[in-house]
Amino acid sequence: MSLLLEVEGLDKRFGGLHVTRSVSFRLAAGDRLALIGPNGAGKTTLVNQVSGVLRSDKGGIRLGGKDVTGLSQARRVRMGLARTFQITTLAPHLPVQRQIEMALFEREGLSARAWRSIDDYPRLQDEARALLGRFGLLAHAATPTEDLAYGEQRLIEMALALALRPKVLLLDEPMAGVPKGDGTRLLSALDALPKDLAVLIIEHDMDLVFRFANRIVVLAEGAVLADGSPDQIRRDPRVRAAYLGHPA
Ligand SMILES: Nc1ncnc2c1ncn2[C@@H]1O[C@H](COP(=O)(O)OP(=O)(O)OP(=O)(O)O)[C@@H](O)[C@H]1O
Repeated sequence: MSLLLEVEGLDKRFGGLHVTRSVSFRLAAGDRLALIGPNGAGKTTLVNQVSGVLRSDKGGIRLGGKDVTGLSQARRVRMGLARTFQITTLAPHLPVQRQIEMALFEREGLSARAWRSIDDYPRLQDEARALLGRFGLLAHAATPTEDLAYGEQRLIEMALALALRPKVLLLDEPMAGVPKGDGTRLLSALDALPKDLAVLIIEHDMDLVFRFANRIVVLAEGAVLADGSPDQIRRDPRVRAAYLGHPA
């Protein structure tokens, strides 16, 4: 499998606080990597560094073999790196389909032109509807986003990220705030992500992590404590002592 994301020795300090410490990992096409660790371990900071929200103090990031360390988040998106955020970032009043169409416009570099001309692009409207169909949201195409259940809004965020046709997808706690009963659709959506996409997920729900991931990186106090298959992680005494706290 070809390597899509190579993270080498990333470091970040906030003043005196050393938050990520020489973190390295790699993602190949089709990988499902879960990044786990206690609260404050540095997971979101790391994803912010990888996606370009935060500049790293040290280390390098390669995307599809190209050095993107100094590039903006927007450039990284255009090169195939998409992400979702821990907290929903959707426009509340916008109908669901328009929300997706805006992302498609952005991807196609059309956003500088008059927004109302979306009707001139039936191809993008069809693509938006296909994406909504994939996530079981077609019935809500005309619904204002804020009227949807929280779990459905998280699905829209995933659809938005996929609208960018990424090679690498970073998901920051997609289940956060979703009531237990509404989690099933999110799980199915995760299972149905394109097979060749490389996915990195931050998630506290260990059932989901061990079900979804083919590899797990454990972060503790900003450094990689372990990197291995779910079975290796489950059996790793350091992980059990430092994080899981009990035999998984
Ligand atoms: N912008 C910032 N300025 C100062 N300190 C920060 C900043 N962002 C994060 N931190 C600190 O860095 C540490 C790591 O935070 P981070 O959010 O990356 O951890 P996390 O593993 O994602 O935690 P959680 O699981 O609770 O989301 C914490 O001590 C946090 O308070």
